[in-house]
Amino acid sequence: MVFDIDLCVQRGERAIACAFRSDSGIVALFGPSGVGKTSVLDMLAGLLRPNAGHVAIAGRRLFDSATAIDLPTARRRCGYVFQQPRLFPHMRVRANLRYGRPRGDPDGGTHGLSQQALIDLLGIGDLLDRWPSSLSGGEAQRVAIGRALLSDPHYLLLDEPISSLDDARRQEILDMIARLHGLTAIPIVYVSHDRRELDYLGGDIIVLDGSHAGDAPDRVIT
Ligand SMILES: Nc1ncnc2c1ncn2[C@@H]1O[C@H](COP(=O)(O)OP(=O)(O)OP(=O)(O)O)[C@@H](O)[C@H]1O
Repeated sequence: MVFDIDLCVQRGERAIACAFRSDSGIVALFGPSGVGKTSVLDMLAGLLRPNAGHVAIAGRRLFDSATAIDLPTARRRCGYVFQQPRLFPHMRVRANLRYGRPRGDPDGGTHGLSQQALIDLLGIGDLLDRWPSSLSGGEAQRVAIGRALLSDPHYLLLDEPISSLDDARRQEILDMIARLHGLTAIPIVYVSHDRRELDYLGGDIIVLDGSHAGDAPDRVIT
């Protein structure tokens, strides 16, 4: 089982719940704005504490309210890519990529990909000496995905990573994520409110529609 998730949290007026199990290496969270997709990712990352439930990814139990397990974010080894790239503006691309590398392994790769193979896959080899302020939105987002991956995470969370890009750049990044999924076994959770992106990526689609009462799993479309 790659994903075994059952979480709930109260945020202001809204009760957010998400429960699914999946053997797919990539799952997509789909649902309208405000339904709680980012909150679910934040709970998977350990940035938001659920009121109850459990999270196990690739056999690692990261949270379990029944047994008081709650791994802090730093120990979860999670790569998180946000809607905006959030690169460090005072570091060139190369330094951004190396931020978070395991100590003593600056040139290492991730999940069976060498660092160079990952840079080639992302198409960012020509950008290494550039400053983030000089990058286009698509370039910056590819660097952000590279930075997340080079921290050698156990799983990757992608929160609407292409929503701010134009159609051509969107397709480039989707292709790249699909290739990454084909080449590595890293578990990926991809959030979007655009169903076409999710169909393109394949994997299980978890529909969050806000009607989940806490005692039935979310709808899973494979
Ligand atoms: N800090 C907070 N305090 C209170 N309510 C919050 C807080 N953060 C988020 N919410 C509410 O929780 C709900 C879920 O927010 P969340 O950002 O997880 O939704 P989302 O599905 O990711 O939305 P979007 O697609 O617009 O990014 C929303 O109703 C939001 O207003």
